[in-house]
Amino acid sequence: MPGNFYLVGLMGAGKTTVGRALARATQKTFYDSDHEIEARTGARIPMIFEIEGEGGFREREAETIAELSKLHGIVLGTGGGVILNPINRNHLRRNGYVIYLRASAEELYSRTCHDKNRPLLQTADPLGKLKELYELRDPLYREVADLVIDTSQQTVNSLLQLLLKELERQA
Ligand SMILES: Nc1ncnc2c1ncn2[C@@H]1O[C@H](COP(=O)(O)OP(=O)(O)OP(=O)(O)O)[C@@H](O)[C@H]1O
Ligand SMILES: O=C(O)C1=C[C@@H](O)[C@@H](O)[C@H](O)C1
Ligand SMILES: [Mg+2]
Repeated sequence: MPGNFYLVGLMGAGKTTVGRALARATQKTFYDSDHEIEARTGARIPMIFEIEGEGGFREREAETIAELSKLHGIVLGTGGGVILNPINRNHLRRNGYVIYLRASAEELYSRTCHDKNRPLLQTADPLGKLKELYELRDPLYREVADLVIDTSQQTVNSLLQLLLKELERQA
């Protein structure tokens, strides 16, 4: 198993939250591609979308994934849309063990509806948008995943325990 764990999934899947906990438990360094983009640009993601559009954000995201995938011994929480780009998918598959955190659109909605920092969900029908994204992206997350974890009815801590058990079983 490679020395890196990469977490993928839709907005609200828990990539950042579970990723941080996994990094602590495995004594790896945690990175989050969204936070890295914000640190490099000095701007929050909604602002980047506003100024450069989604296309501009995706270019920055691809550069960031290319760089982060050169690192060793890390846990990487990725942005929800990284799998849209086939080059990103290759980087993830080649350089790490990829974990897909899956959840239904309804659960994702309940986890994200109070947060204004996800520009793609600032629409009149965010639940409908999550359903649409789920249909489009679920096959792509599965394409890159070494492990699919259903996060329904799981706390962050129970997910961490489940993950550690599974990683130990596969080691
Ligand atoms: N298994 C879970 N059960 C309940 N709440 C959760 C779970 N996982 C994450 N959360 C909560 O959902 C919210 C979103 O989680 P998080 O930011 O980690 O998602 P993400 O996958 O990183 O999303 P994004 O792609 O937008 O960065 C947070 O408030 C987090 O505490
Ligand atoms: O699912 C997506 O396309 C996104 C998810 C977030 O992590 C951010 O990368 C951004 O809000 C776009
Ligand atoms: Mg995140």
